[in-house]
Amino acid sequence: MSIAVLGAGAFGSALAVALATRGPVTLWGRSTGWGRENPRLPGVTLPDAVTVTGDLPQATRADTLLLALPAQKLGAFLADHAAHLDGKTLVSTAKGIDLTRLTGPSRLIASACPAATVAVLTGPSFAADIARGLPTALTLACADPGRGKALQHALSTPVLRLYRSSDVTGAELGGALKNVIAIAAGTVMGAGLGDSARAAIITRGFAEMTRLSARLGARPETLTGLSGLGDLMLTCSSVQSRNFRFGHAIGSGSDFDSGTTVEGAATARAVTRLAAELDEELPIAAMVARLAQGAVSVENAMEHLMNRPLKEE
Ligand SMILES: NC(=O)C1=CN([C@@H]2O[C@H](COP(=O)(O)OP(=O)(O)OC[C@H]3O[C@@H](n4cnc5c(N)ncnc54)[C@H](O)[C@@H]3O)[C@@H](O)[C@H]2O)C=CC1
Ligand SMILES: O=C(CO)COP(=O)(O)O
Repeated sequence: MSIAVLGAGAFGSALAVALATRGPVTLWGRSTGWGRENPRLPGVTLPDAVTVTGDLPQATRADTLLLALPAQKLGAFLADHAAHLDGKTLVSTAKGIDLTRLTGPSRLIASACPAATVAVLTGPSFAADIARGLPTALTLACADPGRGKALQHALSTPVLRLYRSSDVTGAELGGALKNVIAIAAGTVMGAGLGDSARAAIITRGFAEMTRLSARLGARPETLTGLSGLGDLMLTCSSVQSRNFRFGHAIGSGSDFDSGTTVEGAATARAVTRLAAELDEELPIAAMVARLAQGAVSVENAMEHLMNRPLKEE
């Protein structure tokens, strides 16, 4: 299997570093003038086995392409480059729901590249941890069991352990939705509301994740696996998370660099629209969407969430 990573941000670069321990990897990016150290992944020098290129036709000669682009950029990228991508094995790492089409990456890929094999690589993994070779376990989801197994073996390393799933919908929803809840958890901590409030928001957030995912056809056990609960735990508890830090800035009234990729902000809006279409109530996600747009104060958001009608758990 020949492998290229498309998207030379923090995660694409980290995956290239990890997979280069197994063999040659091509890393494609729009702007690659930074040489062997990507500013999005500071302190990491790309090994010789990684070929960095800005030439998409060259990169897409590989049969397996890992798409490491932000979710809101993926649709346009696929539309622009479908001729180079269709027919390949396309593995998405994006953790978000497209705001205009209200679908996850797998359906975006399938509609733009109908002859491609679609897979999703997701789970608890900070780019910096993967690049440093720290032990990490992820989910590789592919509807085709044979192809899924081949990918699982080709993309695993001694420190990057992939578990296989055929539930692509569940795997990608877990990764997208946990980012929304991480913003909520960050907000709680930034506002100084305490560890107990964070535990409450994570737990009730997880209830929203499982409810929406079930409506969209995900398997419950996928949500309790690495791609759901696993990534939720990581992202809601670490300042390494950009979604958590974004929420923390909202909660503490601090500035936040708008150039940072924060998937949960647009995904909260997408989820709110999706929930309305499905007549499903997701109060935390709805509040995150409003907080992220500055449409509600933290105080009013918390008051609203705490004073909803009392209900059964
Ligand atoms: N950073 C992390 O620890 C992890 C990130 N992810 C996911 O991976 C995805 C990418 O995230 P990061 O690499 O961290 O973001 P990043 O912000 O570090 O990099 C994004 C990259 O995408 C490129 N890009 C944006 N639009 C593009 C386009 N139209 N064509 C070509 N390139 C384009 C940018 O130039 C940039 O290099 C996100 O969905 C994120 O949730 C998943 C696991 C871990
Ligand atoms: O998805 C991630 C870890 O699994 C990275 O989270 P952030 O995008 O919040 O940094």
